[in-house]
Amino acid sequence: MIRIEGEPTEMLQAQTCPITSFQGPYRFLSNMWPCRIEWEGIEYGSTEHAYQASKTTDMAERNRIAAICDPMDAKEEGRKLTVRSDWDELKRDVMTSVIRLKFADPELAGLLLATGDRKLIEGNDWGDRIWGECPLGVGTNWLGIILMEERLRLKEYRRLGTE
Ligand SMILES: Nc1c(N[C@@H]2O[C@H](COP(=O)(O)O)[C@@H](O)[C@H]2O)[nH]c(=O)[nH]c1=O
Repeated sequence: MIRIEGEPTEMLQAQTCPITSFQGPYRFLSNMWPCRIEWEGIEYGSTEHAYQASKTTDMAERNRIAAICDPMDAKEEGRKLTVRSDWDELKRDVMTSVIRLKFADPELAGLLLATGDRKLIEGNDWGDRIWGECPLGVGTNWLGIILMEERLRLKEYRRLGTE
């Protein structure tokens, strides 16, 4: 069972204000959250691992990233890779795919759905204005958008399943 820090799961649902930081009870929204996913034939320990490994087409390098324990270390190693030339066009689709694999886990899907209609923003202090906003209001927040799209997809999927 997934234990989330601080706030009981049902409390996720009770609030309506935006979630502006993927920390504490919302850490499961972060790409740093440990989860087993299989992506393009390799098993990874987080979406961060899979995303970073996808920057290269070299399968030996991808396996090396997959063998790293900590998602933060995978991010650091990923940033040293020779990045494939088409990465900029691909990266958002890669993120969308790995996020979908992550939330195929029913428990994680339940947590994401429990955030209701709250706006999801990866507010951060590490300067990421692509995947999040830094400071709040500045950035494209692609990760938050992808998570909200996935939430909508799951909601629709569950609605159709219960009709
Ligand atoms: N979540 C999170 C981070 N952010 C993650 O880093 C990734 C972007 O990597 P890149 O495309 O190489 O800039 C993306 O998954 C974003 O969510 N960074 C952190 O230092 N701490 C964190 O808790």
